[in-house]
Amino acid sequence: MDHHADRRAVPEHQEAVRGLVEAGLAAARRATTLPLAGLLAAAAAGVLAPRTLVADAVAGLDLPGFDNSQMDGYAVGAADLAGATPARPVVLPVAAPVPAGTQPPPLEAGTAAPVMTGAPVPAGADAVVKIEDADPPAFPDPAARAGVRFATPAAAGTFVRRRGSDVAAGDVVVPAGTPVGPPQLGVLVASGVTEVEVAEAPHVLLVSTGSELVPAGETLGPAQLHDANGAALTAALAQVGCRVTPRVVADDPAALRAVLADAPADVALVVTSGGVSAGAYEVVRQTLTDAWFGHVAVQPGGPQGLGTVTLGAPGDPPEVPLVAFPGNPVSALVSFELFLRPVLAAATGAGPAHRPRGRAPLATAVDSPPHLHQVRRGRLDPDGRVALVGGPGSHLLAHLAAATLLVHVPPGVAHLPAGAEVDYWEIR
Ligand SMILES: Nc1nc2c(c(=O)[nH]1)N[C@H]1C(S)=C(S)[C@@H](COP(=O)(O)OP(=O)(O)OC[C@H]3O[C@@H](n4cnc5c(N)ncnc54)[C@H](O)[C@@H]3O)O[C@H]1N2
Ligand code: MOO
Repeated sequence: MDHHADRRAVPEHQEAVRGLVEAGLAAARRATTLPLAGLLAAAAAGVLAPRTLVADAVAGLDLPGFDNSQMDGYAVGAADLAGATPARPVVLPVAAPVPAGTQPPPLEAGTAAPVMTGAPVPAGADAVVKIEDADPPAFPDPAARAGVRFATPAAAGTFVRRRGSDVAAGDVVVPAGTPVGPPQLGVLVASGVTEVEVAEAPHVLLVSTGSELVPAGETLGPAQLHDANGAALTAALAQVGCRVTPRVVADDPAALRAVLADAPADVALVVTSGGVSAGAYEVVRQTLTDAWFGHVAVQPGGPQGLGTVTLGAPGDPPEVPLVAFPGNPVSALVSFELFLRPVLAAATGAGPAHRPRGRAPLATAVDSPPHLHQVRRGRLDPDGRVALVGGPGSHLLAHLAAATLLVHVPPGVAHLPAGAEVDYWEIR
């Protein structure tokens, strides 16, 4: 296609996809209550699906749950050490030690109780002197009737972690809108929360189109190939917190219509690959006559489609957004990175909307079609330069699998010499 002026700029298509998909996901969003035990089991199984709270989680317990020591040392009454100086140290008899996990009796005034980090500070004590600052600087045998010397005063509160100083029972411990990651899961458990309200993972109907396609693992006939896009896009969608129903359809509008009509009722988004360019059997374009199909000024990922479809029986509301990617596997995945991943990551809370980005000099020169934004695959050299992995061809999936960067050559650039700086996105 040589009508360069007809191509949509990348940011324009990004905005169009964002607007449509954000609204569609918001309309389909459903909350569900999850037992924390379920989230924990999922995390233990290695599948902590990204989840964002839709309601505040309220602490059932104070955290810390009791005043406890921040150091291994002596629990004392600060008043007892008020006059301590190196010349006239205060000597206190040593009381019974307090290991973590035991509830000590109140501290007798004028004594010092050995207390371990995290163990309760006995009632009557209001400061902890760390063992290194006591004389002797080691705990005595509990059987010995020992004394301990303190050469300096301790302010009340020193090394005491107060009950409720992290969060108090009844406080919001993790507010709505927060993605549940490691610290959130930890504090939910610690503060006695047993269930949380989360948004259900958006359900995506992922349709790989092509009469040449054979599902993963099945035997290939002549001129057939395995459904790589179904596999790659399923993983890409799962990484941003979506549930996926994958389907493969032949280049036959009736077959595509049947898959749309049979879609699970809670599908919030349809993603297709293939069947959008200029061939004679472009099933997505031929079926979705109301959608926008055109070219975006990017390579790979030029031919794109965007619209809404009715799932279920004709006329059934509501319509859901449909994003149509080109069939070449690198084109499909690069399209996902450019247009869909940011919207989905932000909507599900699966992580930052944008991949980590950087800028570094090229290891070798690169040519680029000046009317297009070109996205190449690359890696960082040990010396910090960007080395390209493979050529620009959008069938080179193994090269994408070997790459760690998407390397951006902006529109308007026909050639960059070695050493020229390029922007990159880290894709793993
Ligand atoms: N005359 C023109 N031809 C093409 C143009 C054009 O502008 N004019 N654009 C080219 C570009 S760029 C791309 S990208 C592709 C996009 O084509 P489609 O989206 O229609 O995709 P298909 O033709 O169905 O497939 C393209 C290619 O990818 C393979 N494929 C498709 N699906 C899968 C899958 N699920 N797993 C693995 N491989 C898949 C398919 O076998 C083809 O090789 O069009 C160019 N042509
Ligand atoms: O725009 Mo296509 O996606 O180059 O291969």
